[in-house]
Amino acid sequence: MLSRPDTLLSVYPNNVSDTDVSVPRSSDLAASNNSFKPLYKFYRHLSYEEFDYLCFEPGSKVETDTLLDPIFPKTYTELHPDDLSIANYPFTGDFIESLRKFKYASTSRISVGSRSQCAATFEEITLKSVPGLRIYPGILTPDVQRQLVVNVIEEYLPSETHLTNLHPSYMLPQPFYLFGHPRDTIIPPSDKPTVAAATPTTLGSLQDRKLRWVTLGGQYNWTTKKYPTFEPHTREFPDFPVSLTTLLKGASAIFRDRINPEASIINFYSDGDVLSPHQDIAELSSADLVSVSLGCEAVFFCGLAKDKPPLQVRVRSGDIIVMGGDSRFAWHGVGRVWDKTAPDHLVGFDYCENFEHDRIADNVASGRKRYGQWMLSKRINLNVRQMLDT
Ligand SMILES: O=C(O)CCC(=O)C(=O)O
Ligand SMILES: [Fe+2]
Repeated sequence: MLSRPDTLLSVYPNNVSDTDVSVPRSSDLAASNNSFKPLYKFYRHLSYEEFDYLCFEPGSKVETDTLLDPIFPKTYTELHPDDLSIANYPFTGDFIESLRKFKYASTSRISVGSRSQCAATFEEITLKSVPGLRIYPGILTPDVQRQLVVNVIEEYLPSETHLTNLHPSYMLPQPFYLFGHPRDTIIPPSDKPTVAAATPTTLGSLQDRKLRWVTLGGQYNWTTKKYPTFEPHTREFPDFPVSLTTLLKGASAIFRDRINPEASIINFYSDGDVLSPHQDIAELSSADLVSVSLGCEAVFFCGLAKDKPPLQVRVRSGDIIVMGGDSRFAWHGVGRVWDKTAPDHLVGFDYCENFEHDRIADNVASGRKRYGQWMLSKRINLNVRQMLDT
């Protein structure tokens, strides 16, 4: 069993400077014992078409006996999933021996904000190679995915208590509506920079690449690599958004109530972006970590040891991955993101027509026209943690 290392320091990026806001967090594993590294190299130059082909023809191009496409049709030919509830199939495919697939009916109500959907059935994939990791492909309905995109842009980002990677460098409009002004709006450097001064930029370039993350609830400090020690319900420790808690609690049948959502990091990725291998060990709790994917596709790496080739999972919009049990402190990262792979229900969707306007300013409402275009090349990952032991 992989236990949480004694240190409370996260092994996140020693090599990331606060000034370099456009670079994702990354950690620098020694080349000699880092079995993730060749995979990053491999995926960097892999087109989406090649990736897609690889998923359908494993082994055709490289040794990929650890590549899992959760909706890979081969898994279905092995199974007979019709009308089964709480069934459990040992997967006997030739490339991942240890895949087990569960399919069961649920009455659990998954809702977020004003959108709610009943997930009648969903699948859970667990793997012997990474015990405790649970994959729920496509579990979030298109409605819920869209509502989450809207919440990220209109609720989570604008909150004054939520820090982003941009705050140390720039004087952001308050509240920070990512689409609340024209793209060429000048964003000046911060007048109290805590890092080397930035040069003025535009709102458009924040949208395109510069915005990398926002933190909800307990505000993880990337410099000291710690969560705040003070109590919840203070200004410094904003309450975790109710809308996201509702989503997770609504899906409690899935997560088996094994998380009390207290902190979340929302990552914004663009084409080609990666997240280097790391362990999430800053939390005092070993409760499940819940990771939600929206928008473009990516390959996610996960393994219990950094010197063994990790499992590679194709992640799509609406997927949830839970890192629980032995996998809670596993090594993981994102191999790359491919743009133009977001589903049409996020891209070709009129966010103006379908969400009520009453509580938002006109400029925000008109900015909504651009959400679909933005999602064309974005991947958003919300990963939710419990910080404190109960
Ligand atoms: O984007 C992802 O899927 C993973 C993000 C992650 O591991 C993190 O933010 O700690
Ligand atoms: Fe992580």
